[in-house]
Order: sequence, then C-alpha cells, then structure tokens
Amino acid sequence: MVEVPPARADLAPRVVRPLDEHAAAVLALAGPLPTVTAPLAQAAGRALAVDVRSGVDLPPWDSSAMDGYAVRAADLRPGAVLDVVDDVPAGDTREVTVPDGAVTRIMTGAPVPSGADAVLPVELTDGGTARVRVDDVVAPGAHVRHRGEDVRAGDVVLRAGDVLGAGAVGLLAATGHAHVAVHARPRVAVLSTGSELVPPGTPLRHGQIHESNGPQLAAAAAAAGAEVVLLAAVRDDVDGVRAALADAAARADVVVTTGGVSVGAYDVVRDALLAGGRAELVHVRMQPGKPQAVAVLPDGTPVLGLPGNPVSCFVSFEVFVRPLLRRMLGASDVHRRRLTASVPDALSSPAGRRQLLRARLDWTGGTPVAVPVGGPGSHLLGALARADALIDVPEDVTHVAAGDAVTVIDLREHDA
Ligand SMILES: Nc1nc2c(c(=O)[nH]1)N[C@H]1C(S)=C(S)[C@@H](COP(=O)(O)OP(=O)(O)OC[C@H]3O[C@@H](n4cnc5c(N)ncnc54)[C@H](O)[C@@H]3O)O[C@H]1N2
Ligand code: MOO
Repeated sequence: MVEVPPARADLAPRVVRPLDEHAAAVLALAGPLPTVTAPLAQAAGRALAVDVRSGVDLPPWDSSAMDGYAVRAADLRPGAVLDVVDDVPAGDTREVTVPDGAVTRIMTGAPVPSGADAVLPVELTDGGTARVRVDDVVAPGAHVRHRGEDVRAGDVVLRAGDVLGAGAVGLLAATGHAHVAVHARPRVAVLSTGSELVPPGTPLRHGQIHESNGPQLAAAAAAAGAEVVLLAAVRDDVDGVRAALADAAARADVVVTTGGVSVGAYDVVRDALLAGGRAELVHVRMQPGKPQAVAVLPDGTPVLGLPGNPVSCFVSFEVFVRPLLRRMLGASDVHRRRLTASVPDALSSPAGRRQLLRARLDWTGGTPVAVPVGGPGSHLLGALARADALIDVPEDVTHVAAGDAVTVIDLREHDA
C-alpha cells in the first residue's frame, strides 16, 4: 500500500499580508549585482552602473543634411551659375575651404567646408559637376547640422540605472563607447514541481499535463534581463525537491519554483523549504497568486516559491519576481508602467483581495480600454497569450461600473 503523507494544515500559510507588503519583502532579498565591463554588443537589456558622458560633440563637425552643394547663401540668385571647385563625399577627412563665389559638391553626412554656410539641395540646381546653375535659393544655415547641436562632449548622456534599449546602445556607440560599465545579469534557475508534469512533446497519459510554467517563467525572466537555467521538472518528493533546490542554487543567484506551495498533502516545495533554511509561507491577499513561499537557502540563495496554477504563476512573476530581477540587474526603475484605462463592462471583485485581471488594451478610440480576457480562473491558459495588461482592482473595491477608470499594469516591453 502506498503511504499517503498527511495534509499539512499545520503548515498552511500563516503570514497573511497585502500584495505591496509581500512585494517589498521579496524586493528586500537582493540588491544590484556587481559591476562588470561589457562590450557594447552585449550591453542591450542591461543597466548602467555609472553615469556615462559623451566623448565627442554630436555632430562632431558641421555636417551636411542633404546631397547638393556647399554654398555661401549670399551668393545665391535664381539663374546664377557658380564654379564647382571640389567634391566632398561622406568620409572625406580633408579640411576643405570654399572660395567666395564658388561652391563644392557635398553629400549627406560630409563635413561642410569652411567658407560655406548652407547646403543647396541638388534638386534646386541643374546638378552640374564643373559649373552649377542655381534654380532656387536657400537661407544661411539651411541643411547644415551644426557641431554639438545634438550632444556636447562631456554631457551626461545616460544615467546609472538606465536599462539600455536600442536607442541607448546607438547613443553609446555614437559617443565613442566601445565598452560600458553595467551590472551583471541575474542568473535565475527555474524549477517546476509536480508528478503530473511531462515535457511538451511527450504524449499525455491520463492524469498528466505538459509542463508549461517552466518555459513560461524562463521566457519572462529572459525578457526581464536575466540569464535563465531551466531545470527539468521534479516529482512531488521532498528529498528530490531538496536536491533539485541545492542544484539550482549552485547555478544561480535566485531560484524560482512553481507548484507545491499550497496546503495539499503533496505540496512538497513548502515542506522542502521549511525543512532547509529560513522560509516563510505567505497568504497574499490577492487573486490570483494567494499562496506564496519565500526562503533563503543555507548558502544564502533566495528562493521564490510561486503557485502552480499557470495564471497565478504568470501574475506572481510579474508583481514579485520581475521587480526583484530588475533590482538585481541594477535598473533604477524596477516597476512596469501603469496606465489609466476604462473598462468596457462592469467588473466584480472579491472583497479583501486585490484582483489582477488579465486584459488586452484596445487603443482604437485613442484612449486605452482594458478588455478582460480569459476570465478570472487561474487555470485558464487559453487567453494568456492575448493579455498585454493586468487590471489592478484594489482590495476594498468589489464593483467597477462599465466605463469606469481603472489602473492597469502595462505588460508591453518598452525600450528604456
Ligand atoms: N484546500 C486548498 N486548496 C487550495 C488552496 C487553498 O487555499 N486551500 N489554494 C488554491 C490556490 S489559490 C492555488 S493558486 C493553488 C496553488 O497550489 P500549489 O502552488 O500547491 O500548486 P499545485 O497544487 O502544485 O498546482 C496547481 C495547479 O497548477 C498545475 N501546475 C503546477 N505546476 C505546473 C506547471 N509547471 N505547468 C503547468 N501546470 C502546472 C497543477 O497541475 C495544478 O492543476 O492551490 C489551490 N488549492
Ligand atoms: O491564488 Mo490562486 O493563485 O487564485 O489560483
């Protein structure tokens, strides 16, 4: 006969707290990781450890914005014919001077010769190469990008804590930085638990499901800037989970588990965490995501035990794990953007639990409308992929009328 372990009502979550309090407790588990020097090619998605100044003016010299002729605007009259004395393509490193009454050809991105104060686009001429006929005039300064008008040498162009998006990487390159001081990326080990789990690709037997929280969390952690170690799911066995936790901790700065944190007889993450190290079982006043575990293993590695229901796991990552990972990454702003949106239909929400409802933002009317997707059930994976926001209904609100404003957490990724 199989010996059934007792349901652990004695180990049921005892710490009851609101979402913000739990999020603060999680955020306190780790600070920004040490500074490393990264080549620019590996800088995207990481946070700067120091303020960065420009090494050069941008543009570094007066530069042409158009293909045409470098001219003195005062020499231009419709019908005038001027000598073309030189040809200045982009990349020409000579210091060219234009004599009075003459012009040079010039291309976009080439340095404007001294003596010229404007660029006459080729479309306003006959396009001549030895002599050029002026068909129309331009004002002094036209189509010249002046030295330093964008960025001045010595300007602080990015701040410590900025997470580097594509625009920032471009700016760092343009201002002369081949390497940057960034924080190390957090290494996250993801461990799913549950004897019902089989890898995707494996045919399901009765009672089995595909392991989906691990891949989901790995994708979310990578998008948050972490390096991910996705471990094979482990069965509901305390010793097996303890061994897997130790292995995970040896390979990561933080371990994220899913499943096994509730009050069931086989909720072994709870038991494994309580048996080894400092651990806290929490009942967070939220929906979904009520049961949570937080622990610090004997080697000092923090463990976040998320609930197994896929939507609970997704939402728990968003509000607890992602801010911690962003903090470890060194980001000055660890939170998602929040928006105010209206709801198309009335909503109800349980008293005393902060509800985070998956929604899709509809922008067709110009201002955002948060349309709930997938219903409140925390097993409803079908619509998860369509959600790009979470409607955040406070604990004390039980009813939201159609058309009312709500706060939403914007799940779309933004360049920093
Ligand atoms: N008597 C009570 N039962 C439950 C309570 C409670 O307060 N009293 N809380 C419920 C709530 S709320 C949640 S959330 C779940 C969380 O429980 P666990 O974290 O212990 O999760 P499991 O029981 O292991 O799994 C729940 C559900 O999710 C599926 N699952 C788990 N892992 C994965 C995975 N990696 N990929 C896909 N799906 C996964 C699992 O098969 C279960 O269906 O507890 C309630 N029960
Ligand atoms: O809190 Mo559970 O996460 O509602 O399904």
